[in-house]
Amino acid sequence: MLRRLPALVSAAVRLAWQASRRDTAVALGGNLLAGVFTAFGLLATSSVLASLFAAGPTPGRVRDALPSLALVGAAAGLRGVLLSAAGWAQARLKPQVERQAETRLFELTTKVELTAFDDHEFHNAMRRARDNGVPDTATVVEMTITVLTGAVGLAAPAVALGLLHPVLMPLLLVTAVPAGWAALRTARLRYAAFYRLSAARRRKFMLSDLMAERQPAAEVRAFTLRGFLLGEYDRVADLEQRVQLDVARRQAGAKAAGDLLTGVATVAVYGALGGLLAGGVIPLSVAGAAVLSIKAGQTSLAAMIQSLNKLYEAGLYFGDYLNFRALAAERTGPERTAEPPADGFGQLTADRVTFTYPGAAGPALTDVSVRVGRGEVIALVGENGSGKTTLAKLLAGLYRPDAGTIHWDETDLADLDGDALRHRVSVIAQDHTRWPLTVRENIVMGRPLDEDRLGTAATAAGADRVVAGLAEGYDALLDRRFRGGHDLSGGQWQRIAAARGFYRDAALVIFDEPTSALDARAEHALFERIRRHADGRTVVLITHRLASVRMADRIYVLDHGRVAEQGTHDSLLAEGGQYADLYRLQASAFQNGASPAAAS
Ligand SMILES: Nc1ncnc2c1ncn2[C@@H]1O[C@H](COP(=O)(O)OP(=O)(O)OP(=O)(O)O)[C@@H](O)[C@H]1O
Repeated sequence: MLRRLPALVSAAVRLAWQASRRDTAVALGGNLLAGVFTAFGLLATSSVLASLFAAGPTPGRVRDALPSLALVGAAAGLRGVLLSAAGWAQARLKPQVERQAETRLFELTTKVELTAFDDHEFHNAMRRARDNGVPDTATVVEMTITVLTGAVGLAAPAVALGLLHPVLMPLLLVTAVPAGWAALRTARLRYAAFYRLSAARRRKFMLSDLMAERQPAAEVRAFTLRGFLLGEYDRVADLEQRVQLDVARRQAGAKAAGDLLTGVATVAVYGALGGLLAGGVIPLSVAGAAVLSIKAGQTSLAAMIQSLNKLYEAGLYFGDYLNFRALAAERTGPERTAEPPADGFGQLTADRVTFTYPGAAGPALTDVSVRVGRGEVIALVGENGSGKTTLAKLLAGLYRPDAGTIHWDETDLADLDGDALRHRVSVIAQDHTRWPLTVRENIVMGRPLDEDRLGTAATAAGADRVVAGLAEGYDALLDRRFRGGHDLSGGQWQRIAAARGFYRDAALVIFDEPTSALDARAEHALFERIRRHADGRTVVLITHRLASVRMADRIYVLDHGRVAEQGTHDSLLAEGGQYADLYRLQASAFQNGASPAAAS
């Protein structure tokens, strides 16, 4: 840690410098200068003492001490002014540094490849960086300044003592060793516990969310989960408490040992001083000055050790923050610069694509080849877990294949700038996010606002009927946790999500189960719209409703991550394979049930 400390300190100061040059300079410069004035005041005090202890009549000695006394006063005044200015700058710096650190963190978390979020180590590292690394960045800066100030404050008495007698200076430093050791050990123990508990803490946060958040509240009651959740929470909290109590015990031991040894060292210092005085090596005035210097030195040392301790501990957390930044930077992948063609693509081709999720036992996709022509509607069907969503995410450039290639015409997706590509693709995910924003923001999703386009997209998805039912219309906030917020039904949310897909000016639109929550009329309308090729856009449609994929230009049937069958509805039926089986199964359900027409 000591080896890393200089690098950590310079990284933190650089961050502070980027956050605000002026405040960093004032905080650093002001504190350092104040330290110089502390030292100066101390030397002036020694000089006052020397004058007072000198031989001669008392009024004369007091008069002689007056100039030094004036210097002591001036030094104290200037020190006060400097410390106030530095304190103000430091207080201003704190929120700016935290903001800078946090912004850097979120710039990375929103840029890393999607697979990073499937990695538990990444989550642990992110949590540590977010919860402690960010706030402790400002502490590292603050403590760096305090340690530097303390070092200057310590130098003066140390030098003064050295001048009085060479043996006194090392003795002063000896008194610092036990306290320093105890402080560092205490910090280390606290950090080790924090590190050990970071996975358990994440679980505790997750459980507290499940018990205290609105979304799972209904199911917690419906499934009578209260006892189970409280039990799980107790188990994790027990572990946390055990570790914390153990840490408290060991910290108390370290502190007691440190205090005891400090007492022994102090007795040794004063003993040595007494010996020097008794042996006639130093006069009483020098001994008096030495006592003052030792006192001042110990005060500075104690403050410096405190700050070093905090710097050390904050440095450990800040180290986590820097490590996370490095980890996240590694996971952003190489910089890609090629732009996708402005007018979309003629053909999108996946060629023998294989993909395995990080840590998964086997591949989710193996040797998958599909092709999508401009303006076509392609359907991906297959049983649960057969790889449809994974393939869609690969086509959208959200994941990158482990083997095989995906091309937009001649351009390999791997060479394309990720964001530029994603601007050209619209994904309506199966597990779409219910953004706690207004209806308008939920549909526009950060794109430039175009009211006409918004209206058209909402109508196409049937979201206009949802908007009509809300008093604030497009301005209605879709989150009940806030005043005036609304919630929607599952199907209404799905309409908003579909409108989001239509609003985006994308060459490729991927609908992953877009109608699973829609009523029959809305479902029919949406598929009709998709059938009309979504206004010339290319569509990849994932659905289990086989009656709705009959109109697709080509259907790919996935099975255990491989393309088992492909063709048009008619050719697949004629083949009599898995598609034909599934289709007949669904059709017979209709024939035996409500709507014979739907099966025809
Ligand atoms: N993030 C993930 N990490 C690890 N494995 C995953 C992840 N997401 C999906 N899988 C696995 O990959 C395989 C394919 O999943 P995928 O979601 O692509 O299936 P799907 O065909 O879309 O299924 P469904 O019809 O249920 O939506 C499954 O075995 C699934 O368990």
